[in-house]
Amino acid sequence: MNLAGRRCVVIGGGPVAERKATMLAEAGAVTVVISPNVTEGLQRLHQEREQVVWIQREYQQGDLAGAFLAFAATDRPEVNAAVAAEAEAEGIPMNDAGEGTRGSMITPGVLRRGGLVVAVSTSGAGPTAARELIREIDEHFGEDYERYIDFLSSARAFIKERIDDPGRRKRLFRRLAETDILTSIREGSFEPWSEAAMIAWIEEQTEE
Ligand SMILES: C[C@@]1(CC(=O)O)C2=NC(=C\c3[nH]c(c(CCC(=O)O)c3CC(=O)O)Cc3[nH]c(c(CC(=O)O)c3CCC(=O)O)/C=C3\N/C(=C\2)[C@@H](CCC(=O)O)[C@]3(C)CC(=O)O)/[C@H]1CCC(=O)O
Ligand SMILES: NC(=O)c1ccc[n+]([C@@H]2O[C@H](COP(=O)([O-])OP(=O)(O)OC[C@H]3O[C@@H](n4cnc5c(N)ncnc54)[C@H](O)[C@@H]3O)[C@@H](O)[C@H]2O)c1
Repeated sequence: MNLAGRRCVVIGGGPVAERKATMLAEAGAVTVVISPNVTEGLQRLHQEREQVVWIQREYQQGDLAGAFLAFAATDRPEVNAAVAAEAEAEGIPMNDAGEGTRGSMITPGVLRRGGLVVAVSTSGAGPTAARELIREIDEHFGEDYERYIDFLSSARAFIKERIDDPGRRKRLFRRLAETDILTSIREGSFEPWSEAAMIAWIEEQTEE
């Protein structure tokens, strides 16, 4: 989801709200936190980032106006329920941190390795298990994978720029995915492809 410049509203200012707001701010969202008090982390985020706004008061009906996404993370179930009702009425996707199944979306555990994003959800059954699984996956996808994704990204951009024919593009993308670059990265023998190497590779695939 591209949240850059989108208004996202977080109701509540505790550690859970801080986690959601941090994730939103990192995604470039205009992040509005509404809560009478906030954690030190949230205060810092608000001071350091122009795009993070803190409105120091309790939630009021209408606070979700213009929101692209809404998050309720107060410690008061009746407040979270009121936020959920407003979101529902306004058609705004909403996350309820205190009662996962009430919201229309849940936040998964997330692992990022450059362009690689792995999300793990237990559908609300065990958030701690989701985090443990992320840790395990983290051990399997080291920096090698980040380099591989960077390679794929630049090779793909190159092909898109040079090849117009959709059928030929598709074949090249498939060949690219089949090419075992990861092993050479892992063995330390991988050299980033120059433009000439890329052109030669494309020609080789076309000849076969
Ligand atoms: C993955 C992660 C992502 C994130 O939050 O960004 C996430 N919870 C995380 C941590 C965490 N959650 C809880 C603790 C305390 C220890 C414990 O109880 O285990 C800790 C640990 C901590 O806080 O350090 C308790 C808890 N969580 C929920 C409830 C209410 C309920 O069950 O409905 C309660 C009981 C509250 C109570 O009873 O007081 C609900 C949700 N939590 C979800 C996600 C969604 C389901 C995800 C899934 O499994 O699919 C869902 C449904 C809604 C949502 O928030 O989206 C993040 C790990 C981030 C990381 O560190 O990497
Ligand atoms: N989803 C998750 O990952 C997760 C993890 C732990 C706990 N929880 C649940 O989320 C809730 C919040 O957790 P926390 O640790 O951040 O709680 P917390 O008690 O530290 O913070 C609650 C925040 O809500 C604010 N608040 C209270 N009433 C408000 C109102 N009317 N309007 C706006 N803000 C209001 C408070 O000022 C405070 O900043 C917990 O009660 C728990 O049920 C969820």
